[in-house]
Amino acid sequence: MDIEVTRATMRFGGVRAVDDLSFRYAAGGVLGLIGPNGAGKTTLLNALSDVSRLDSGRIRLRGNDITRLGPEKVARLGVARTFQNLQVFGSLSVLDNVLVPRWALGKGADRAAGLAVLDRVGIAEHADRLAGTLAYGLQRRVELARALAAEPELLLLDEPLAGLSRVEGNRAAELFADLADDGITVVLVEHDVSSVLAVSRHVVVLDRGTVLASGTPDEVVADHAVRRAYLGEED
Ligand SMILES: Nc1ncnc2c1ncn2[C@@H]1O[C@H](COP(=O)(O)OP(=O)(O)OP(=O)(O)O)[C@@H](O)[C@H]1O
Repeated sequence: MDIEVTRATMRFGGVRAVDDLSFRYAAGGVLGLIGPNGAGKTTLLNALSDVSRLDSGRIRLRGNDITRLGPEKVARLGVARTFQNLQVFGSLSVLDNVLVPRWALGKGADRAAGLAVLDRVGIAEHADRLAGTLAYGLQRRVELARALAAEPELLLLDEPLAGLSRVEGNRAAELFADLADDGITVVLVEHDVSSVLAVSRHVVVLDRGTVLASGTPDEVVADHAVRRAYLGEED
């Protein structure tokens, strides 16, 4: 799904969390969003799923202006997300966690459809367990499966590797790349920069609500402003 952000600004009191930010991204692959704490990554992700609205500026997804659309209509356009703080329905079975969004969106909510989604993220064997009883890494996969259950064109992931072991993290990053190969556009907000660089087609580096750098992983790593401001290097 093509993304076009034009002069987006979002303020919280005196703080410009996103400040006159613009970029374009052509559909497909993984778009990595990195930047220091407070750079505005989560705020931008919220704006892309219209959980919170912009103060000014415009966001177009596949040519549709979503700036005033509201989260439900944005979801129907094919946008799904996961959250920085894990959000699974702990007292529902793993299977029901993925059937809820399918039911809500009027997609087939039968067991076979649910199991296919669980299988995609490697947790079909846990289908009938209560989600809240699974280990943290597996709950992360439930959350991802729930987002995938909506059959999104654009998948927004907010720090999906946080709290995972190195092995789990590598496996998850490979899965994101596979999902992108399947044709889903993936936006990956992540502090684990090496994983982002490994799987992204394009990386946008945010700093204080604006774009510090934007390019291929190689271009971003070589960028002086990034090395100075983000990686803490001297010239
Ligand atoms: N709901 C809010 N109320 C007040 N200020 C907020 C709110 N959400 C974000 N901010 C502020 O906006 C700025 C950007 O925050 P945001 O969470 O988007 O950054 P981030 O890049 O995702 O950071 P992190 O990597 O720490 O998650 C920060 O200064 C933050 O304190």
